[in-house]
Amino acid sequence: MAQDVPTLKLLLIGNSNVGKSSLLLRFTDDTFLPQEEVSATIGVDFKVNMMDVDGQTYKLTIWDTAGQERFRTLTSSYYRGAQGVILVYDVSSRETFDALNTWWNEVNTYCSSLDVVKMIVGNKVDKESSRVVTYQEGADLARRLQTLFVECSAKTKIGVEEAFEELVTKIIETPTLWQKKSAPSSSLRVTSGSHESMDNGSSCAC
Ligand SMILES: Nc1nc2c(ncn2[C@@H]2O[C@H](COP(=O)(O)OP(=O)(O)OP(=O)(O)O)[C@@H](O)[C@H]2O)c(=O)[nH]1
Repeated sequence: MAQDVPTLKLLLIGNSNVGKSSLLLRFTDDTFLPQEEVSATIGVDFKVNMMDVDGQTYKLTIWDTAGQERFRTLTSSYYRGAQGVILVYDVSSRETFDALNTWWNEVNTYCSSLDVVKMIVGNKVDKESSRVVTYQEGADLARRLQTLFVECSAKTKIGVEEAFEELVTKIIETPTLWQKKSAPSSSLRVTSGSHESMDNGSSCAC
């Protein structure tokens, strides 16, 4: 791959079981694993996806962090160099929505740059009959915290690609996060997915 492909670092955080790993797998491999094949993330997992924005290819390095406290080590290093943070909750679990306050505090503790783009994502909208957090509640919280907001389902795929596209577009449009002179913002296209070892070459923000 050409060396001048810009790299963006994105981070998935939120309580255990909200579907962070499933969202990442859906986005990079367009797959959803059945419940019996899913295991809790230990520490951090890391995937790479290429995305085209107006003829420019970007390399997305997406870090999937463990939701369980006992598996969270080296927290500050997850955040180092991140340009985008996705805070995930499960629309069928009030507890995971309430926990966003704690995750928000963690972001603000470890991300020194105020410009890091944050997005709140309500996952599992396919479980409509078990929903306990309304769309409006999610949207209101996002407005209060001044973040982006998307509802989606890793299971059905709905909203997943749009979430990543919106986040990346906002990062590219934020000059302080971005070294390029121009900041194009349309015609997004995901081109490929792969799994890579931990190596972060992003131009940094926090
Ligand atoms: N119905 C439904 N189930 C989902 C969805 N996304 C994830 N799940 C299920 O939720 C459970 C937890 O998913 P994970 O992706 O492992 O959750 P996680 O947030 O990465 O969990 P940790 O690694 O412990 O932090 C699994 O049984 C998934 O199959 C979704 O969109 N809809």
